[in-house]
Amino acid sequence: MKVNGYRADDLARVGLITRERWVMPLWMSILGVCFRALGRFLVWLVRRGLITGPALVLLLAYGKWDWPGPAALLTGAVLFVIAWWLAHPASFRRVVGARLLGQWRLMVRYRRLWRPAMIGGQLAVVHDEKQYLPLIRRVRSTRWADELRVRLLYGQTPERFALVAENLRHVFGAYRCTARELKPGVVTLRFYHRDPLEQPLGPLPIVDVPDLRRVELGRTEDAVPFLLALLGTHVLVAGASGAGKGSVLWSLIRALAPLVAHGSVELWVIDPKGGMEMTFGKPLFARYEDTDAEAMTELLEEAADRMQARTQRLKGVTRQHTPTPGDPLIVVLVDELAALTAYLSDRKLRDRIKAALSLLLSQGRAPGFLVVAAVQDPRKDVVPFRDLFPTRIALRLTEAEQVDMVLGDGARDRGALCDRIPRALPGVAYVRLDDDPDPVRVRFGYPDDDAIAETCQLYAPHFGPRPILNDEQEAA
Ligand SMILES: Nc1ncnc2c1ncn2[C@@H]1O[C@H](COP(=O)(O)OP(=O)(O)OP(=O)(O)O)[C@@H](O)[C@H]1O
Repeated sequence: MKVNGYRADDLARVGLITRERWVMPLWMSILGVCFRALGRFLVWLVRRGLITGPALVLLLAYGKWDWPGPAALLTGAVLFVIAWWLAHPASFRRVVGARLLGQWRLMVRYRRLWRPAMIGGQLAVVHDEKQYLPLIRRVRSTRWADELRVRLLYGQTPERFALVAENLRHVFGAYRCTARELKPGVVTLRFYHRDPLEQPLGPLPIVDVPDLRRVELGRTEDAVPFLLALLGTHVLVAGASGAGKGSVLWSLIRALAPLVAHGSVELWVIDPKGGMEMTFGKPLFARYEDTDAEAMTELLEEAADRMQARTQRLKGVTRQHTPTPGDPLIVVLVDELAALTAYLSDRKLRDRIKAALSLLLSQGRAPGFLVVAAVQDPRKDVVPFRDLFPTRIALRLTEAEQVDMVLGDGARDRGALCDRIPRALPGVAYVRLDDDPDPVRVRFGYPDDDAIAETCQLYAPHFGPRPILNDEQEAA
């Protein structure tokens, strides 16, 4: 035998060091193969613990008590399952239903098409002539969607999956697919097969004692209530004409109505479009302006002054204001912000408005001043301080570029397709909350005129809009 042109016997002479080859005996190779197969079988058993665990228990019971053993166990288990289902259907669906349905969908849908889907999406890796596929670790399903937990191959990122989410949804026949990182090396793919947001919601029921950290405004794509935290934030609502901005604002006003009646929330409302939208709610509003630009400016400046006075009062006492009837959360609500920041012809008023809004947005969160603003056109020259809104809601938008303007960089790549929301689905939006980069798809409740009139009747403070006092007057 020759190595690099030398005879093997001469290698030591030319300075190459060789090792003696050790040949593994056949019995040891066979033992190794057996151990590996056994290990794989055990892993397979553990992964299917939902089936193999109970089967093992039944087998043990049979060994100990013969047939009566497993029969008694099965009867007990069936009774337990029925009782659980009847007593706590939600937890039953989450713990048992989602797993069983997930296993079923894995078998009939995902296993079959996983390889072609990964190859088509260029997510399969070939190394040393061997093909590797990202591994499905588990599947949980509801009647609306399937959630797949997938182990990434080395070198892959969740963004790679997000980029081909559109390809994947076509393979698996879903109307939408999202990919998000669960933890390093693991991505969650969600395939939505039925859309719970297709049907309009109508006005949501009003909670007697609303929690400002969890205000219900609509439903999410997973058919659960959409809850928004209103303490310590500002909310920007963007959408084309007819996209449903009004339904977001009215859902919010209705949800806050009991606190308005209680006095722990005050609504200061500006409708620069002449009052077509917000006039109906006047009895609920502590301050309201819709035509006079000077008066709208003064309202905003007054809010900024009160905010600064409250900041001085709370300085060193607390870091987050707690709303009470004497010291309410002040919600400054502006329908069509662009009318104040861009379309107003009087430049001086525009500058005063921008100054007051900048103050409220940059300093108002901690002392309990919340700005909620709606806008049709989210461009920076129209809404110069859009980055100061931690909570952004994007309804249907006219152009794809507007999505990232409203929801932040990369939001569209992460699945917020606001420009593709059909006109037939007003009130459908993508929401980005400050602590989560992944947008949530929701539909807001739609309070019609009757619901708004009823809200005013039930919750308007009896004393009418309160005079605005400065902090010293209020203390007195
Ligand atoms: N959440 C919703 N669910 C069902 N239908 C809705 C919803 N929101 C709005 N709509 C329907 O869409 C219509 C337009 O909605 P809305 O007036 O709120 O849009 P907008 O974005 O405020 O438009 P504009 O900027 O022109 O005022 C409503 O009259 C209503 O019929």
